[in-house]
Amino acid sequence: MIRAYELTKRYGDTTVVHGLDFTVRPGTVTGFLGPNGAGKSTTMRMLLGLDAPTRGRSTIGGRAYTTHPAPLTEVGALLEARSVHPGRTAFNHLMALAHTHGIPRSRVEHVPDLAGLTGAAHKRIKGFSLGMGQRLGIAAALLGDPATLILDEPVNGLDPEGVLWIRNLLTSLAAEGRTVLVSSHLMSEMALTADHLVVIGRGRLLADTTVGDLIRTAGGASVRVVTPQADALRTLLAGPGVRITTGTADELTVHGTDSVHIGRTAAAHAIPLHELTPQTVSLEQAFMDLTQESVEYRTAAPLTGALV
Ligand SMILES: Nc1ncnc2c1ncn2[C@@H]1O[C@H](COP(=O)(O)OP(=O)(O)OP(=O)(O)O)[C@@H](O)[C@H]1O
Repeated sequence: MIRAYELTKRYGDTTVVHGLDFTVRPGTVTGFLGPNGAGKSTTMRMLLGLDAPTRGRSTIGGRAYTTHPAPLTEVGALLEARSVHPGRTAFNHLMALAHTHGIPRSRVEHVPDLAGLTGAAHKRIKGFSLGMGQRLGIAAALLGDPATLILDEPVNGLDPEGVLWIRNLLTSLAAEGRTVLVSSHLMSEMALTADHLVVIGRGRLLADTTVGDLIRTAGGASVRVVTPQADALRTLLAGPGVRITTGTADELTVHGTDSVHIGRTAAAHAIPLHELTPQTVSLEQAFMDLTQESVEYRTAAPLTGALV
């Protein structure tokens, strides 16, 4: 389990992480989400003892990362900035890491397979593509067979097959009972991978929730109705808890009731329906609604489907 207590980081006059409190539980994949510059990497670096918090503290498996006697066997980490010797082979890089932790050669021989690097283990790192470099970072994170994994933007540089592979890998690592914290600025990616979400914006906690709850909080489900008798149906559906907005003259968006009730009401009054479509707020929209105040770098035009 990972715990952050009032974790705060200030650079000069700027506070980039503000009193973050959250818990990452074992057995699930937790997505750590936020727009660019939200403070995800800084938070992860603090969890891993690479940056000292200005205030607050964090624990992994009940103790500060730096007090673990063999951290690689407790926590596997993939951070964006890696230092690897380009002239070394992947195997030798992993072997050098293993030596510092008493990890046996047999494990070093096994992890390239886990990371999809079979066949490339004895190639020099300088010839690696971005995706292969990312897989090597994941192999290094898995080296100590750790109970906790902290991965910063692990899908960066991976092709679609690689993205699918990492999704399955994270899910299976969590199913083995490990604690998995994975950062991303892409809600669409996290929605497919994570069970739980910790969302931050400008260093502050915006949500600590499940995917389903995030959708519900962001406005929940609605039903799109197209009918030539929109005014009549609108009057019939009106009631406590029901909110109806109008699009074009024959189009309604109904919140607070479901398509079964709308269909029955229309049928009972012989109102023809040309469309009756349940809709959920997209996760992208939910995320953008949540973080819109805290996006640091904005494009001039509104975005759909992509996040900044
Ligand atoms: N060493 C540093 N000195 C000063 N400011 C820093 C330093 N490291 C990070 N920052 C600032 O802290 C803020 C948070 O950065 P961080 O890299 O943690 O965000 P992020 O959520 O990981 O972003 P991204 O998705 O772009 O990687 C940014 O405004 C960044 O410019």
